[in-house]
Amino acid sequence: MFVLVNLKAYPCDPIEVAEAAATVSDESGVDVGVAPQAADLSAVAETGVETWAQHVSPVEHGSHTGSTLAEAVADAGATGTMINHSENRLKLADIDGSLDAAARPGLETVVCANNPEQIAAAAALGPDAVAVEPPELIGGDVSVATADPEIVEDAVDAAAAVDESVDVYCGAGISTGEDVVAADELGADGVLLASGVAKADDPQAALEDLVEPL
Ligand SMILES: O=C[C@H](O)COP(=O)(O)O
Repeated sequence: MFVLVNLKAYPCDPIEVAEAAATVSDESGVDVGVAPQAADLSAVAETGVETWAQHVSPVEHGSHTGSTLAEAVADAGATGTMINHSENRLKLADIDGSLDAAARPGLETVVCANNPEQIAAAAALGPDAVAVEPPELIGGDVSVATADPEIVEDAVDAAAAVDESVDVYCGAGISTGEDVVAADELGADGVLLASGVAKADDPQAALEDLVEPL
């Protein structure tokens, strides 16, 4: 299972979380990635943790003020990027363009989607992974694997029907090791989570709890 911690724009210390994630990953053997704000990518990558961008724009070098250039996040130390997060939705053509952009510097990709139908469409664009996240459960206390297990199973089936090589993650409300195990048992290859770690008083303890049963 891959555990990807999205720091969103939460007022946490990205270095504290990154150092904790690197330690927990080293000690547990579980792959743990951290996706900080773009401005924090270099500092987070310097901790040695697997570092992901929260977004890359569907652009090349040029006159694109305010964009997040894939080459720039890779130069900053990111090895992967999320695309089309529920809080940063893109048009289909722009998801495709962002995937093309991510491919230039060799970033891994996960395309987020609301439901199995969107998962199938996202998988058809050829990302490394897709992530199903029901928007209404994001930031809540109940894990998607508990509140809506069928959506995870259906997303796994939908992606496999299009391309079996595309991994499937799930996210929303995941905050405990039990949640991660439940996601695993539903067929997910990884989990995408945020508030359970970014808002925790002790991020390292939260991460240790997440990977403990794996
Ligand atoms: O990117 C992470 C997801 O939106 C899940 O967020 P959450 O763990 O706070 O529910």
